[in-house]
Amino acid sequence: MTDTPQTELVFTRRFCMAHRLIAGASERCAIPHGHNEYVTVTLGTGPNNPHTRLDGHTNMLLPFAEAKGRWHRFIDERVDHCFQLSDKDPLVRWFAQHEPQRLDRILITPGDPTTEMLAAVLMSKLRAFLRDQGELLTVLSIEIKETPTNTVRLHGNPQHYLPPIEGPLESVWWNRADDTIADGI
Ligand SMILES: Nc1nc2c(c(=O)[nH]1)N=C([C@H](O)[C@H](O)COP(=O)(O)OP(=O)(O)OP(=O)(O)O)CN2
Repeated sequence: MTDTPQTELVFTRRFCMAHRLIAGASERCAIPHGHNEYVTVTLGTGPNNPHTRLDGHTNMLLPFAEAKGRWHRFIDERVDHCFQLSDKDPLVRWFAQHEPQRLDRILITPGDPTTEMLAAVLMSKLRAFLRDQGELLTVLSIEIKETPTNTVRLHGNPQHYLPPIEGPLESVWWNRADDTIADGI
């Protein structure tokens, strides 16, 4: 146990989603189905945060609204009510051909959109946002509660957990500080 104080800011957001898993690990999940999920992120002091001590005036690491605003906007406007599909799922082509106007509601992952995968890509996206905002905060962990009985928690650098990518880091949506949830469709 260290004596050095370590503040953590913990934010939770709820979102509704649908997905299906087609790789064969869970056959009943190959039928599209949905969950009301909760994403909880734990943020710590980033490398550029000068506030290691409460100043006796504002006494804030950062206003909550500033710390969570961009992240919760992304969850509300891009992740909430989206359909999560594997990049190998033929439904991606179906949407491109038949309902192209809804393609921006399809979140695409490398392989099946499991809760482990969603945790890793969302953590990576949040790291990109925080880097873009000057690294006053850093992500310590992410937790996705898929159902009342199943939760996935991820710590550390999601790059070491995600499948390797070909090309530059920013060629995939989860490494870019923008509102994308898919690439190349
Ligand atoms: N390692 C993982 N296994 C499974 C995932 C996952 O994301 N990671 N996802 C699913 C399905 O999405 C499924 O909807 C939830 O799983 P399951 O536990 O089978 O669902 P139940 O709500 O019926 O579980 P109870 O035990 O009745 O609470 C499957 N596996």
